[in-house]
Amino acid sequence: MTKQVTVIPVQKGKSYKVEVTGLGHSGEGVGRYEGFTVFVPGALPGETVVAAITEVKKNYAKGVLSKVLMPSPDRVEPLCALFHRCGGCQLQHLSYAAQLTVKRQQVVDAIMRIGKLDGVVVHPTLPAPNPWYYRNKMQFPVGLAGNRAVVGCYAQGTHDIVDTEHCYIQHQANNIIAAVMRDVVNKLGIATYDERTGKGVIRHILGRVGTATGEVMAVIVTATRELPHRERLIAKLTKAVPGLVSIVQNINPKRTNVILGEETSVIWGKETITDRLGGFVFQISARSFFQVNTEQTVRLYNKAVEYAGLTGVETAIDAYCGTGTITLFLAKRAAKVYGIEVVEPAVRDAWLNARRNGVDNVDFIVGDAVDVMPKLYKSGVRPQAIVVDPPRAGCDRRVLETFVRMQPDRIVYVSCNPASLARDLAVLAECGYMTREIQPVDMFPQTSHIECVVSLKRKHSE
Ligand SMILES: C[S@@+](CC[C@H](N)C(=O)[O-])C[C@H]1O[C@@H](n2cnc3c(N)ncnc32)[C@H](O)[C@@H]1O
Repeated sequence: MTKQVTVIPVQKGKSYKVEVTGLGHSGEGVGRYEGFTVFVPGALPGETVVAAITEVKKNYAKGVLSKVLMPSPDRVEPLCALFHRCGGCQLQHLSYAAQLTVKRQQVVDAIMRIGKLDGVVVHPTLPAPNPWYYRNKMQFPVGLAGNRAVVGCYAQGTHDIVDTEHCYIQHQANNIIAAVMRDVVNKLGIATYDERTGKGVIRHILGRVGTATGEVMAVIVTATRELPHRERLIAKLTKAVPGLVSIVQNINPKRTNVILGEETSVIWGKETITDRLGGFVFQISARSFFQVNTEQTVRLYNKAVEYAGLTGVETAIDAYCGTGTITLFLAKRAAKVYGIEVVEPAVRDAWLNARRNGVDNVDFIVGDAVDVMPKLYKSGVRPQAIVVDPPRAGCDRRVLETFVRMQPDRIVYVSCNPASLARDLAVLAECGYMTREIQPVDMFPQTSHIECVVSLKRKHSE
């Protein structure tokens, strides 16, 4: 048998004219040169660009955009001057209407290519009413550039901090918190943490905003227990940040990329902030998981509830429930809802959230869904609807198999990753659960991320 030899038509260091046809997972342009795939960050579908090749692999190459020969009609001037350096946003150079279209297309492509599912209705992406300043949570590293303190996002694919005086997707209160931190650290000469040596004090500054209530929390993450000039920092933050009700110090002495350490202490004000979602009140602590785009979260959850098709008499399961937010939305329309979550503090928050909102038809179970689901099955739980909202990796196959054994009439799949979603929908299709419709929801405007809510129905119950 003769082995076919692929001729690679590009060379590192040389430039080529590339026709761009799509966008990759990180928002980079995906194009072709003589049929060979070239990834070009900054290039848009429909464009012809010149790319200088920086890396060549067997099946693809990567290049740097050196010139746009034919621009896309959807290309716009990014609002942020830091856009081309900062890793926070990937799509500011694409009009918002076109962002919604390409995100939907990514879902369609994954469903066809990975899931191999035909006839699935993928609705137009649900736009965010405000595609700017929507993030209720900021997590900025603090570091040094020369002898100046810098605060901002990392540059794409690196740990170099891009000093960000104004982030266009952060809530304004978060921008003020970052500005105070930069100013105080520079003026008072507080040492910033150096991740290469493990020395220094200030690692990260976090901001959390209850967008419905206006309550704000600042979290100062330090490598040491001691926080130099603590009182000055508190005075500056309380003076500058409207709505501030809480300042927390989190201590993380470990040499790790994980932002928060184990120890948290309130150094001013309250331990939590309050926010409202769909008529429910939630207390959010420094460590609690809470969706970052509050307005869109309500739309996402309402869609999940609609697809669950509850009338008030059913049993439902909210698998991977976090702090029980979707659980409470479902509980309004069900007789009983079980929430399953592996992180114990999240389950504690879930119980508190249920109690505060007077919801008593819920039960939260701590544990890995792989273990908890079969236990529920053995104990006779037979839900009419299961809502599942797993992390990016999607569901373990054993979890999906237990769903199927429980024979719910409806499964609602909430996903932040079209690829793992498509894989899991294919597994469910094999087991008789047909994907009927998918609603992409834009939770993260200006970035390449897309969230989806999917309605599945058991075949024989149609
Ligand atoms: C995408 S979040 C969804 C949280 C919640 N539905 C919300 O909207 O706030 C996924 C959740 O799954 C949890 N999780 C991850 N792996 C798990 C597992 N194996 N079993 C149960 N829960 C898990 C995570 O801790 C996280 O809270």
